[in-house]
Amino acid sequence: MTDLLWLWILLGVVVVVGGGAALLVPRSRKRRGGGSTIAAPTTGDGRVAEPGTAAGPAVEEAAPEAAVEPAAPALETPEPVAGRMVRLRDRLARTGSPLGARLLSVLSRDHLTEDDWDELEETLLLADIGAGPAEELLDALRTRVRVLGVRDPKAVRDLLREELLKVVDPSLDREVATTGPTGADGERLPAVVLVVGVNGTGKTTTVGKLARVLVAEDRSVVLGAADTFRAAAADQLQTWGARVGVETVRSDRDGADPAAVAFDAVRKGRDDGTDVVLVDTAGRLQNKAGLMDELGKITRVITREAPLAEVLLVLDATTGQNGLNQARVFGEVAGVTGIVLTKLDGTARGGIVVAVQRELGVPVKLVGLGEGPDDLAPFDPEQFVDGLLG
Ligand SMILES: Nc1nc2c(ncn2[C@@H]2O[C@H](COP(=O)(O)OP(=O)(O)OP(=O)(O)O)[C@@H](O)[C@H]2O)c(=O)[nH]1
Repeated sequence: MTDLLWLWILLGVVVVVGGGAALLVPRSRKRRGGGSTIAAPTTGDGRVAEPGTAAGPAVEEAAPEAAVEPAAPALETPEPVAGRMVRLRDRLARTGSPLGARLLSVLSRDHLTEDDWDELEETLLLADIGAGPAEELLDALRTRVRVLGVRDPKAVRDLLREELLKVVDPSLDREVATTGPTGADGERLPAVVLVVGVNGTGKTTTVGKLARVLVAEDRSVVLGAADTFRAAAADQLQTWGARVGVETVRSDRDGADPAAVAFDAVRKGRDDGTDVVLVDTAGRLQNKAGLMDELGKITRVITREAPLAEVLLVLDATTGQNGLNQARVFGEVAGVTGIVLTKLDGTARGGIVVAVQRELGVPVKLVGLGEGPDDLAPFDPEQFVDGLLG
């Protein structure tokens, strides 16, 4: 009898332990698969949604394993914008003797001969300042050096600084328009900034950096990846945006209609009450008619939603005369309102600032000072001239 009792007890233990194990195994497997609850949320069209956007479904239940999953990368805080231009002096110094310093060394000679004046002219032309502004600057310097008989190095420097500043023109309005107009029904529309330029000049990078400038100034931003010619350009732009929590409107189809993407971006900006919509374009310079068609269509389509606040032309400061030729074509085709001069850190030819402003009749508004994410600065004529003077 006792044996039978022990047998029943043993059987009971086996059933309880076995059943428990059978329940535990599937549960622990289910937990491992529960990674889906922490998978990156997607937008309606299957793209990865930005953190904190409405498109991202809320995580329903924090599974214990979620705690050991790698956390989403923290959003970056862009550097404050003020004072960025100061870096220019260091960067220019690295490219060799800045233009102003070379001019200064000639102007400081005891008796300026015609050869010295020729040398000054040659220096200005080599720095891409352009023939007209070079002549203007030299005429002013000749007169003032003769009349004032300036010899003391500090006075010569002040004189040169003043005259360089005049040709750079501090009176131009260099503010990038980032306040949208008010629509017919009183609705605040986003400021739409269209960014154009030849590939490789730093357009996509500039849009990314500009988004950071705006985020640093507490403005809300939407990016439009209307450079659909090169698929990687949209990825590049989306990465720039994601780093500072800015959404990118893009097409996942290669060669999609850039105007449609631009339109969607502006519509999203309008629907969301966004301050600024930045639209990157391909702007291939295969021929003027093709470029005109593409940019014309983008502009027409965008302005159905909101007027353009700015058309920024991105130019590579290291390309000299070639850059000016591009500027001319874009100026005719795109109604450029401001210039972004990139790679100013990589050239001793700072005179291009003056030449391109004269060529297009629009101001340089921003300058690229390096490859770092915050190496974009609002152009400040005084600091620029100080940078040239070394
Ligand atoms: N040194 C320096 N490099 C820069 C600057 N701005 C952009 N670049 C570099 O220039 C290269 C081209 O930049 P992108 O932004 O891809 O040029 P893009 O005009 O958009 O070219 P696509 O995307 O092909 O249309 C990249 O390696 C950038 O890091 C700058 O101010 N200084």
